[in-house]
Amino acid sequence: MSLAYITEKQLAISAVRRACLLTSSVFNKLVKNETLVKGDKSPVTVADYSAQAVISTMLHRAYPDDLIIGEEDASDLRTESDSVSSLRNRIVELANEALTAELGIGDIAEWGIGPGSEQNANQLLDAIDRGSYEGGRNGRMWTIDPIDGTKGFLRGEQYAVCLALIVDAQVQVGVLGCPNLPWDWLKPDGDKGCLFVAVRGQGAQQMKLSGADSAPLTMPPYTPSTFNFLESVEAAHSSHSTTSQISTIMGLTQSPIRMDSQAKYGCLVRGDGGAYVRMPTGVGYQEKIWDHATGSLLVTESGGIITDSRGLPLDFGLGRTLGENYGIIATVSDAHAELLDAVQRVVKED
Ligand SMILES: Nc1ncnc2c1ncn2[C@@H]1O[C@H](COP(=O)(O)OS(=O)(=O)O)[C@@H](OP(=O)(O)O)[C@H]1O
Ligand SMILES: [Mg+2]
Ligand SMILES: [Mg+2]
Ligand SMILES: [Mg+2]
Repeated sequence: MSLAYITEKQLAISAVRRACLLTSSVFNKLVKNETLVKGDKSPVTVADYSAQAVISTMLHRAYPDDLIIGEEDASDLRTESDSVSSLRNRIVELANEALTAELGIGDIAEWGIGPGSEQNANQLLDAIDRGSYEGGRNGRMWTIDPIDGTKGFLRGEQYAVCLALIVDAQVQVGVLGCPNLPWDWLKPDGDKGCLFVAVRGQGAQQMKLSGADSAPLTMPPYTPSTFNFLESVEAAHSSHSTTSQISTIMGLTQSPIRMDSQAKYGCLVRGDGGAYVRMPTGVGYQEKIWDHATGSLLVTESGGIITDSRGLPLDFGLGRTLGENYGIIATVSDAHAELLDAVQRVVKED
């Protein structure tokens, strides 16, 4: 067994597990004034902020020189007003609850966790803001999406806690925690809570969020009669009409599965859906690296290919976004060429 990135993998699993406990505990208690609307009109909750604070605190304790790209920043939490100060107090309370929880299997106290690891408000806001790195082609950087699919989280549907280590623009380690995802997609009322883990060159696996059970993941081969797409719930994030045209060209008969967040990548690599297709809804939106870093490694480590909608490889060395990469096409290797061809035909017609 390769030992490359063994500590980073364990740290990432541990950090994502703690963040998932936090987000699931918040959901039942979330009140309306614990959600803000960001400049781009998207929602952010106390759970997003505190989960980023927890993950960033652990990363910094373990690897103080590593840089971090996190989705959230604490600027809205640093102003002085009664509502902001109660929001801040709640974030401090939630983050400390997660940081100080008893050590579990694989946890190491030096990562700033376990009883006695409380952080004060300034330390936690600074931890959130440590995610402000602008990115680039060289060196080590982590990327955090503390809650991917915040809209799904608020609806009580799918969301994911996402963490990846990128070294010299290549994703090396990726962990995805999906607290609301059924262990078996066909048994929606069965056990929930899945963790997907990949290390470059070492494959991908699925574990239970609650324990150590793990199964290696290999995508099933392309079977046109059962092939279906995974796509966003939000039509503003991915064009449903474009995927429907692509589906028609490929002669597919199965309806798409719509789900928020990188949980789509988890469902893809374990074979619940045949392809993740994300088609731009207009011009101008640049995909963020934290929305695809973990998922892209899960795909390539379980027998798939991931490109943008023009067939170009995703470039994680350009900064906080994927730059001129537009859309996402991820599927098992033997289906990618046919899918990409169908995508090209639809794009040309439009
Ligand atoms: N216009 C546009 N186009 C494409 N993508 C966008 C757009 N606006 C936002 N986002 C990003 O979408 C992230 C959630 O994506 P999903 O499509 O997987 O989930 S969802 O179905 O939309 O909830 C979401 O991630 P979170 O903010 O972490 O939830 C955003 O980063
Ligand atoms: Mg967001
Ligand atoms: Mg996201
Ligand atoms: Mg997010």
